[in-house]
Amino acid sequence: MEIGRLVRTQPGWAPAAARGRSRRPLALSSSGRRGARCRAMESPASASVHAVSIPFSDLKEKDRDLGGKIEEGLGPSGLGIISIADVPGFPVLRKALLRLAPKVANLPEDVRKGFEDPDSRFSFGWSHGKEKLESGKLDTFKGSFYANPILDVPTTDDVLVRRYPSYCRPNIWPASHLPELEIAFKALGKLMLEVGLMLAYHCDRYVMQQGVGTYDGESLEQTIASSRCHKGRLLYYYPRQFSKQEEGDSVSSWCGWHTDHGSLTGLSCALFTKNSLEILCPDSAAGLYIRTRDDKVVKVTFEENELAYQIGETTEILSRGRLCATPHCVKAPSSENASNVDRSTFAMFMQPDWDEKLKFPSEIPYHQELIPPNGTLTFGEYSERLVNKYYQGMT
Ligand SMILES: O=C(O)CCC(=O)C(=O)O
Ligand SMILES: [Fe+2]
Repeated sequence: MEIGRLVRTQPGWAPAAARGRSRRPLALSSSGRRGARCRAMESPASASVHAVSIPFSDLKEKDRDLGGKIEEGLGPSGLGIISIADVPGFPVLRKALLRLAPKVANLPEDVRKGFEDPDSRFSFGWSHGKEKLESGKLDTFKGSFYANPILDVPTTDDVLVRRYPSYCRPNIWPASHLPELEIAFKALGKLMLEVGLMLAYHCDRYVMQQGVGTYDGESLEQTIASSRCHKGRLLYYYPRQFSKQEEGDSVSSWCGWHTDHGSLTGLSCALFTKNSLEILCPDSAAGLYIRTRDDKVVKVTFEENELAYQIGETTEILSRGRLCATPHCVKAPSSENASNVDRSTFAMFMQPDWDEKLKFPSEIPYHQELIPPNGTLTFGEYSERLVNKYYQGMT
């Protein structure tokens, strides 16, 4: 479970059981054009749009004005996703980790059970069948392995561990069954954080240019840099057998609609395999979809050498809407030859520290009722309120 996965179907970070709420499922639109800026390529079945891309060589230049690209990718009328191309070392680290996803998922059940952590609401180690789908059924379509790639033991303070178990409990690694997982997971997670920090620097510049003024609290870059709460999620989507599955043709058939909850999410391009062989996905309509600001559902693409980033709700709130969170979901392949096709990917949820004081503006688009009159909560308190809000809403 993770709190980024609380609000909609499964925003990236909330109790697994809390991931049952969904936004209204959206019809696939064939008119995904969002103006020339989004380079939309339409097909009768779906609109496919390439993420706005920034070369890594530009991103690392602090003096380079990337405001236009940030706006196009993450601003109020942007596509909602941005990719960073040609990050040194990324393709090798991506493959090294994604190739382990089927291996974790196919460990014997009793072994996988040993890596579960119910006390963190399955926010560390192995998690399968704990989240709810839009339909209300438990999600057995994918399994996840969660860990904090930066800190094995975020704190030794027992009070904190009990208060914020989904952030503060220690990592669990399958050291004797799959020792390479820890190394590959930490390497990719750290790289995604480093590149995420560079992107956050340029996002902060863009927000300041928009006249928000100096931040009341920490900037996005500082927020992420000082956090002990980051969470990596290695995802394995099991092959779908369409004849028996109602959700087979829905655009959210593999992962329901949601918005990530934290600050910034890094995503790798997914790896598909069929009978253990790496393949190009046989169904071009399968993959990551987003709902654009003008309510179109489009398939979004980025390349194997690109690292993609999406804004989380907390950043949307704190930037007063200058950077926007993006509803997204994943469609399973549904063509005849898609049987036995699985999908592995990695998400890195960067989120504020549990101790980070967030000053919420008086008008916010999400969870207004959780914010006290003085507008200030720590991220830990805010997350707790979100979880409670969800559980009180449950029957
Ligand atoms: O599988 C993907 O590409 C996206 C996963 C995702 O959105 C999430 O874990 O929050
Ligand atoms: Fe997500």
